[in-house]
Amino acid sequence: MSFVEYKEFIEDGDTAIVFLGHDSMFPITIQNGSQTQTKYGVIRHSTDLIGKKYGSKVICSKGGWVYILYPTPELWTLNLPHRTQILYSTDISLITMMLELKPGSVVCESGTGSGSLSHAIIRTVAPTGHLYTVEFHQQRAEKAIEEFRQHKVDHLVTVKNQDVCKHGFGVTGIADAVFLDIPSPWEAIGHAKSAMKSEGGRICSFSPCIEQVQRTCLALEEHGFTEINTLEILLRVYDVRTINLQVADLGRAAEEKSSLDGTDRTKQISAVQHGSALFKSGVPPRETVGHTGYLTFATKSLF
Ligand SMILES: C[S@@+](CC[C@H](N)C(=O)[O-])C[C@H]1O[C@@H](n2cnc3c(N)ncnc32)[C@H](O)[C@@H]1O
Repeated sequence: MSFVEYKEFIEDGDTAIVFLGHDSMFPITIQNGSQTQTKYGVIRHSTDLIGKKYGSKVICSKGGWVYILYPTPELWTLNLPHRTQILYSTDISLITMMLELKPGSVVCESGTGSGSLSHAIIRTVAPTGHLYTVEFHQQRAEKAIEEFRQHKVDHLVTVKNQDVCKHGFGVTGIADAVFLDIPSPWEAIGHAKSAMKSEGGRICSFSPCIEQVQRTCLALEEHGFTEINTLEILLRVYDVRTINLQVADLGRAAEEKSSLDGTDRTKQISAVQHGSALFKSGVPPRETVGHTGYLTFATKSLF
């Protein structure tokens, strides 16, 4: 099992996702002889999982069932053990697109945190690119190294345990893109610039507060970055509701011309007579609580 490839059958040592529902999933490590408890009963790895196809419906000991899913960076983001705040797929998708990441890209990141963004970057730059990720908290750096090894992506990533603001990314002139998710990104802009290729590249910094954004933009300008833009994703969900809407009274001539017949026409005439009708519609909630942070993007140009 590797986060950058797909295979059909579950094997000993794999990381897999136990899916009980969209709001209820958790990761497991498949181990011969081991078992996992769920609210639907026990799953025995040797008999219920190993050798079965990913995506299979597995019946637990109490008769309920779960799906066993192949792990993707998106599923990992929803299920990983949190050591820090993390980035979610809404922001990650914009970061990937605006940093112009693709297979073969070389990327520098700091901090690694819980590795949520790192897994997505690694999947995008594989099989020929590389991620250099810097984390100054020793246990977090060690845990990230262990997870990358377990997820069989360690050949695509180098983890450095150091302060990016003092010592940079440990590489010079090779990065196509740099991503910063640290409290004082403006202190790392100079190091980001020297890590990037001389012909240029893209940078992104994530900050929850506008004061951090202002300082980062000033530092980007001082270091000669161009196309400085700050974006914010506000995720807006829509609920499906049945709503009562006013119907325009277009007069008798419009009713008679209507192409509807039978029951539908009777319903339409009745709606017009009563001035309103019921419709199924997508309704946004009154408040949008989606603010995660600001994403500041900029370009290092050749000149
Ligand atoms: C919010 S977390 C990053 C989360 C990560 N983007 C993810 O998606 O999992 C910020 C991390 O940056 C690390 N950090 C903060 N300042 C740093 C610095 N100057 N050098 C290296 N790492 C730093 C912290 O220890 C923390 O683990």
